[in-house]
Amino acid sequence: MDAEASAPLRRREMAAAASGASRCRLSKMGSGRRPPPARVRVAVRLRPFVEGAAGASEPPCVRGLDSCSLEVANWRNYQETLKYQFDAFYGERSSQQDIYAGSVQPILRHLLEGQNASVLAYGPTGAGKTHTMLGSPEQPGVIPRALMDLLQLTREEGAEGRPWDLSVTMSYLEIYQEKVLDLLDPASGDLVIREDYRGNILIPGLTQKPITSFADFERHFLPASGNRTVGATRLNQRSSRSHAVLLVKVDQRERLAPFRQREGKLYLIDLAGSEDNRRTGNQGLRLKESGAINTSLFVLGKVVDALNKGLPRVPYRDSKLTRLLQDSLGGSAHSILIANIAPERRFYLDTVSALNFAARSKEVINRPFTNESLQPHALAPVKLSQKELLGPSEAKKARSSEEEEIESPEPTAAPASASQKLSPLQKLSNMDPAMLERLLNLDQLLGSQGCQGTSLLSTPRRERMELIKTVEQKDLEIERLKMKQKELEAKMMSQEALHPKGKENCTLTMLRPLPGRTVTVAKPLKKAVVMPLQLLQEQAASPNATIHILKKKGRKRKLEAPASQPDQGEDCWDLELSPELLALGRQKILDLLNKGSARDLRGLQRIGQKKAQLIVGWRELHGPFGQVPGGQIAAAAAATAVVAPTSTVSVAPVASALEKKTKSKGPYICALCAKEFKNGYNLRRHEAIHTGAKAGRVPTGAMKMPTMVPLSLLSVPQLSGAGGGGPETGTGGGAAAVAAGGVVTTTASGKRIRKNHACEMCGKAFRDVYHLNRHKLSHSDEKPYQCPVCQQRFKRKDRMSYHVRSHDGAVHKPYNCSHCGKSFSRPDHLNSHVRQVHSTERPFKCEKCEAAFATKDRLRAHTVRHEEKVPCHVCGKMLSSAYISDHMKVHSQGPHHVCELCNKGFTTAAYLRIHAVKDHGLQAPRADRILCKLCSVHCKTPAQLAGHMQTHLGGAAPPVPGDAPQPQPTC
Ligand SMILES: Nc1ncnc2c1ncn2[C@@H]1O[C@H](COP(=O)(O)OP(=O)(O)OP(=O)(O)O)[C@@H](O)[C@H]1O
Repeated sequence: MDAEASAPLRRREMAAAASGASRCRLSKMGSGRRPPPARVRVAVRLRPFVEGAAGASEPPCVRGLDSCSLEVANWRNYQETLKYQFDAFYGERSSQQDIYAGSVQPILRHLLEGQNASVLAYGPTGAGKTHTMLGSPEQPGVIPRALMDLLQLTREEGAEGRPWDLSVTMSYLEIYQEKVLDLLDPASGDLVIREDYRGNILIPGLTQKPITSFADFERHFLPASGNRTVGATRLNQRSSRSHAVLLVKVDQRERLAPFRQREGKLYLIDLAGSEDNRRTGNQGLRLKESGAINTSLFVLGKVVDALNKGLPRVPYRDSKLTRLLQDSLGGSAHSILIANIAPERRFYLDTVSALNFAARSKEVINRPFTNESLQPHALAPVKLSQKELLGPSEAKKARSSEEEEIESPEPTAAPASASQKLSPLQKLSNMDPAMLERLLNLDQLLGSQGCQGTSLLSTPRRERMELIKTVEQKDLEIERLKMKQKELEAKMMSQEALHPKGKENCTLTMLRPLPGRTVTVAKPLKKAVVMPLQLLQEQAASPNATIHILKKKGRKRKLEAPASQPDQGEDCWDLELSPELLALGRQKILDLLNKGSARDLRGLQRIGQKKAQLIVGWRELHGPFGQVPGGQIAAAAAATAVVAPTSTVSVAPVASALEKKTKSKGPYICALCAKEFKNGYNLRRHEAIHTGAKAGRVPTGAMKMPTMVPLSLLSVPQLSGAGGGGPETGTGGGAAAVAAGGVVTTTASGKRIRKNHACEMCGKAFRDVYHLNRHKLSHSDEKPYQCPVCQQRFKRKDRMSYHVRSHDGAVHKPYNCSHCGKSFSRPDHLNSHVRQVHSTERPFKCEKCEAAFATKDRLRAHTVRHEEKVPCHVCGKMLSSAYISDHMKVHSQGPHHVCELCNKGFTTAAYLRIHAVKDHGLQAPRADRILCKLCSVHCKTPAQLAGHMQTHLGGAAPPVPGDAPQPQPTC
């Protein structure tokens, strides 16, 4: 093999690069720095003409310009060519070695740095992806070459006397019809893909085979490749029906202190090719497979687009393939995409589409980082045994047929006790080493605390993660408390220096326990440690001030003479402050309410981010607060003072103050939809619509504060340019206007309505959620309401009810068309009928082209044409998204509507009609069976016709003469 020939020099280069790995930075987690970016590198490989294949005698549609660029003819304009530039271009004559050495080999060194790398072969079916990745015995591809080099490298780097001990494992899987199947253990069924807390993608249960030599690799890989699903199509006799992923992991353990460990993963991916089923002739299972392949490749395209556009959501989870590639695209791997293309003209469109995808992919930025951590101390001298590295089903097999397993790369040096201790790790073979380290430490900690029965490592993974999370949270909390305590102590010291007496009083007051109330006294004391110091400052300012602790039920207890009071009452405490203190408190609160930033306001008890923003918003709208009402002062003061957060009065101050202010100044406005109400009760009743709670049962404590919210604070989708109309325009509206504060419209009766709900699709504004939701139906095909008589479906319930009444003859149709005599129940229906049928008036104009329409509905149907087209996931045909469901009938039902003249089939009656007009010159042929013979009304289905007939049977208006059935052209 030629890869072997070039070995020594190349290996030296790679080893030198790899030895630099020992100086490489610590892992991303440890360093806290953002890893440097690495663009996805893209190489294009042009396959030669395949002998005997169709089109082999024609000139190629692609031409290489140099080692990085190529051109293809522009099918729109044959005078032009489309030029593309990539990181590398390999022409028809390039060998497997050229591609491997030029594009793949350079990234292998990153594996020894503990980084991830991936190689993806992409392209249309039959373009040579499998040839590039796998090759043949005579021309081995990327996979065998990479493995051979990697194993050689790890042997050299892991040799005795070198600082690192290296081991290599391999896994092999395929994604077939959205199922992840283990090719090394085909019996294991569909596997799940998970993500660890660092964003690494894992497949629990996936078999990992340790390999130490190329012979090892072949022994596992060749039979597993036989398990991959392939099938014949018109374009490729051995077409891959699945995406195949070979995962090679390189684990490194430092032999000496500090016993670091690294893990580098190499993904070698042979994607299935995108297929145009009009050309592959796929049917049945092949068509289904093809659908799955095209869908996942379509999602792959969306992922690349989202990454390029920097969208907040990248749809990795929309397919198994992209979920698995999350590491490689926009993730942590050094990635190479090899786009394979074919020279034949019949592949032209596929070629252009593959080149476009490749061009977009080279913009994607990854951030590879070194997966390095310290070895858990218990693991330091131990190497995981083979069985521990295997997946669950493999481990089982290994136990039963020990002799079949190859020997461990190195004999396990673990002492008996250590291996016993590690036995639960068999289940943790897929766990991140850092996580494993934490678990071991935790386990040890629990052991040292006497929790012998706690076998943390054998608890399910989710519980372990939760435990770790809880411990981390507790750590953080303890840290925070410590900081606060230090802060408090420092402040007390400074107070003591200024007012030694006051301090004495204060400390006494704060710290003296209440007799017989050890439990309740502990609460204020505890809170005194963590709360702000305003109270201490107030007391220092007025040393004679007395503080009373009141029991919730009015019992009063002076801290100065606690012994005189018997112990009664509940756990709930309140404060009573002296008038000076109250005045100071009042001023303080007022200042804070009027001048404080949202952040300052959050210093108040139980005022969070949201409430603080609401207060600031209120202030912006209505100016500063005049005063804090007297009744709330004690509580308001208490809000800034040392008060139990559980106290029922400590929150109320600001809320109540605001409530009073709101009452005096203006109406109550719902914070969610900005609807105005006369009083709080009505507002709360209304809020129940949003929350789903029953109005009468809302507990006082949980009541929402009536708020005067600046509308910009409301979460309204921001759309640009949609809608139209300004805030005061009266009609239309638009998301931008909504986001800027809502649209105010005036009704015919002069009533002003504020519309704060923007439709995400078109930006139109609505006054409440109900109307918005009703409107949203116009953007979907969903028709949730069905007529019980004729099964006709409707988007709106009122329309359906109205329709049902028409079956009873209960619908009055007073509006008659003067041209044809047809009756309508509503004048707008009549108008639209006249415009459509009898006039040339076209008032509804398309903004994007010259087209004009008689009705809004027609215009809406037309605008679909201007929408971005998406490919059908079965045949790849580009269609407007609105037509996809119609189009899918081609694949699911086949042509149901057959032309009687030429026997050609169509999926919809509309297409048949178009065909009849275009090809046979007939006018609007419709199936007679769904035409009412009495009034010539067309029904969509026979069931609808049956329902419609009841209109006549039920004594509805007799048919108008003009409506007499016309002879219909048939087709
Ligand atoms: N560079 C090449 N040199 C010679 N023959 C090639 C080359 N590339 C591909 N071929 C041949 O073209 C045919 C199709 O190639 P291959 O099966 O690799 O396509 P593919 O892209 O993997 O198709 P699919 O997506 O359907 O699996 C094979 O017979 C293969 O040997």
